[in-house]
Amino acid sequence: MSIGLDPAPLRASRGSALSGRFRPPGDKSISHRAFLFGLLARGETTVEGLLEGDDVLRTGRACEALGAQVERLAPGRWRIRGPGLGALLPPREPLDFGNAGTGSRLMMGVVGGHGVTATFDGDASLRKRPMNRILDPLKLMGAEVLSEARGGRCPITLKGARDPAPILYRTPVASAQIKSAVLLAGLNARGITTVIEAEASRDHTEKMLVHFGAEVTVAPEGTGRRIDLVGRPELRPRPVVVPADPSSAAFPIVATLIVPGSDIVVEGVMTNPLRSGLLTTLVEMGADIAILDRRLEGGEEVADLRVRASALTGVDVPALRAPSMIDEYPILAVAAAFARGTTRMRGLHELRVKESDRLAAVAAGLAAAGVRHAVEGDDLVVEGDGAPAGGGLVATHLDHRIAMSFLVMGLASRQPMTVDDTAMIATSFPAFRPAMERLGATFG
Ligand SMILES: O=C(O)C1=C[C@@H](OP(=O)(O)O)[C@@H](O)[C@H](O)C1
Ligand SMILES: C=C(OP(=O)(O)O)C(=O)O
Repeated sequence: MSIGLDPAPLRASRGSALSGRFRPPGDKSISHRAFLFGLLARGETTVEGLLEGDDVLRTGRACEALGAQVERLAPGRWRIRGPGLGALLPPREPLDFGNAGTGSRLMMGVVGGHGVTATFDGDASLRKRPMNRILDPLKLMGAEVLSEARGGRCPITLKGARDPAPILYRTPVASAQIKSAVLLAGLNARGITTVIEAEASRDHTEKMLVHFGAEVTVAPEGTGRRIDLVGRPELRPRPVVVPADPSSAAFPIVATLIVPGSDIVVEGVMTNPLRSGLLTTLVEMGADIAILDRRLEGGEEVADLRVRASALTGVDVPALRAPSMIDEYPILAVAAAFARGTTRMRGLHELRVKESDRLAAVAAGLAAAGVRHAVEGDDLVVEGDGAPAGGGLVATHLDHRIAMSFLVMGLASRQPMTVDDTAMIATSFPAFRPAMERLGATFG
């Protein structure tokens, strides 16, 4: 799959109520990791329910460049034949991660812990994102940065450590990408690699390390966690089942809450507590969301969610909740615009270094829609009046979540909303438009 260079604008308008059942695509975080563990486990790993979005497919290609055989058997079903830990090949060409922070940063961890040299690059958005947060711990482990763009930006050529030093690392910000990069490099270290995080971030890497046979202990440490990984395990190929992505489910969920009369069921959504901050917040706002049929899928808790249109009220969202809903603030801001009263979202500094400066992009989108709001330090404050005017054009800055959030807003605002580009939606939720249209959304 490739994403066209021509921007593809789209308009969303108010229409009929949304109804029906819908299963979101596979979780993006777990899909990236499925390819990476398939590379690092020697033998044949199979994956069911993989997200076939551009970000993840690029991770698959990078795994091929490092020596894996990657094969699509059927939609969402993939097989990876990995060379295994310690047996990666040096890639012949630069690795192009497109728009993907997760793919590039986790793979830096893999390369950083192996004696191979690779160049990491991506699109204009990825080239702006800070990589020193990953390179700093990798340098402590013995990796060398041979070249980089100014300020630790891509393109970056990284020479991995043949015999990486196990380290104890305290992550400077709550970030599963930093934690995962250190652990993935630590896999090839002789000894114990420890990561301490002041606030717990998503734990998919830890869970998958255990699933593939590594020895990992996770213990509470203050308000956060300490993870100890014993290096040089025998990673064994294991089947991976990818549950539905709560970050993609967020769009139909909020659309249903704000379009009067709507009533849908979202199937198989992962309810891992480290990913569920948006659900907690929406329920606090008065959302009618019933959690049905809780069960386990691929080692993760999942459930069907019955969502009905609801009168929402503004709330105060604590900064401590941010890691569990870090990608959901743009769509929460849309819900807040339809709520009555003030919603204050605290501690959003990390939003400034995502695919776009999401704090600025959301504020500009709210302004375009005539919604009263303010950015106060790292907080976003939205003054909802229950019925945003809409009618604006939103600049998406190569950011899929900005595009999907403001299209959802247009389904209920008084005037339609237009986003300047939808191409990036293919990075995380390629079927967003047809899936939303099947539920009754009006685009075009
Ligand atoms: O580890 C992951 O899969 C992710 C971690 C988060 O980034 P940070 O680690 O920068 O918080 C998140 O924003 C991203 O979409 C996916
Ligand atoms: C931040 C995101 O992804 P990444 O960091 O992988 O680009 C996202 O999907 O919202």
